[in-house]
Amino acid sequence: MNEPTVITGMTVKDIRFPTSLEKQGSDAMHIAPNFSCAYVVIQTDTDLEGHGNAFTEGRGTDVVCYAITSMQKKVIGRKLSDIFNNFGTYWREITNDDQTRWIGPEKGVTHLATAAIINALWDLWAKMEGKPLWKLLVDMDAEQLVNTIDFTYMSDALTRDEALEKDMLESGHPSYTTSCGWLGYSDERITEEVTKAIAGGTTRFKMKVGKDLQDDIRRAKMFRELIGYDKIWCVDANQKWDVDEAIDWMKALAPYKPLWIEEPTSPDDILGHLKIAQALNPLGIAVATGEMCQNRVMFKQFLQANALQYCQIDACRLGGVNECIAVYLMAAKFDIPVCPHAGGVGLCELVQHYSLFDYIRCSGTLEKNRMTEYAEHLHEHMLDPVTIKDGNYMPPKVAGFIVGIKPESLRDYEYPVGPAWQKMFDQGLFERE
Ligand SMILES: C[C@H](O)[C@@H](O)CC(=O)C(=O)O
Ligand SMILES: [Mg+2]
Repeated sequence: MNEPTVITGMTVKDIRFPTSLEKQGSDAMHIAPNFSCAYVVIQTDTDLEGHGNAFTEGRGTDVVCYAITSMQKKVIGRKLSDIFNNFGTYWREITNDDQTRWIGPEKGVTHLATAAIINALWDLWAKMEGKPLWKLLVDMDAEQLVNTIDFTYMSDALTRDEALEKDMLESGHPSYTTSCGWLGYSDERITEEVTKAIAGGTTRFKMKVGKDLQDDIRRAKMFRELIGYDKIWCVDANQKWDVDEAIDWMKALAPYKPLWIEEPTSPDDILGHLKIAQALNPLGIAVATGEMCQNRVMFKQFLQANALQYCQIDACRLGGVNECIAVYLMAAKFDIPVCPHAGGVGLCELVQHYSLFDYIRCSGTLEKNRMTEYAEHLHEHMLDPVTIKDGNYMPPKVAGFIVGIKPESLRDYEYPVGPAWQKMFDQGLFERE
């Protein structure tokens, strides 16, 4: 096949899955979410395409789709060599488009749109090189890798020269599971899921908290009885509390020895996280956050303030690979482990590449509980789903940054026209909007 040279088109679809029916994804703030994504395909002058997505939940996916469409002008007609040879510069052009930056900049809807487009470009590049993304990243020379990064607003924490120095394979990367501990699950379902996970070799778990303190204490006790104290157990409040409330609530859960409290409060409150960390670290509880941290500038401040102990980048909330790599390099400088957020639609498929990159080329270690989130939902829709063995992510071998959803799933779950949605509307499971 000829090498593609130019981008000839870009399409986007609104894909939603009815996860709210079984309360998958439920937490203290997202009571019954439908895991969704804006799904982008970048076409070229050959058959080779790049696929990318922005994970979202339910209504609002259409807004992200619209933002992606509005960025077409910056994508279609561009030469691939111009993009890939100067990726950092192109990333800046996309994120600082003077016609759209007012509704960002570099955050929220426009950044989700950026992530979908940028990740689709990386998928295309990795396919052109015939390598899975992680291999493309670890094989690049340092100069090439650093050229993909936009250092704007970051250079007081990490310079280009320091990034070049930071540059430093095999049996899989440790995962932890979220899918046993959704807030909407009954005790029976939790017991069933935990038992199944332990039988599959899982040793690291997360449970949702934040709705009712007494019930959290009861569920914490139940969870620990199921998994014992030799396994890792984390909790996640999804931004439910004010700062002092977070501290009090977590003191009550401290006897159950959570490794971390995730998103205790507003994802924008850096000093609030610091206060929580200062109160809880002496009890052995770390603070983790990042799945809604909007860009590298926020992460820089979290790191500079020592306000988090675990950094949880999200592959579709930051502006794609370029910005995620930038945050990995900064976190390595501050010696903070990155434990990427995953689950949703396609996030596990994406972040596994980052964890390998981190281990092989960035931090070079699994110490400090470096682990990657795993949730078992929706992988049946993926063209190349992750492989988990004995609780580890096994390195993906297929070329690309594969978030590809099967054509039949794209057809069935396109919202609201797909046959699966039409059927659920007819059955009265959801209202037509
Ligand atoms: C996307 C889910 O609704 C959210 O609860 C996920 C999350 O917080 C996590 O995986 O961590
Ligand atoms: Mg979370």
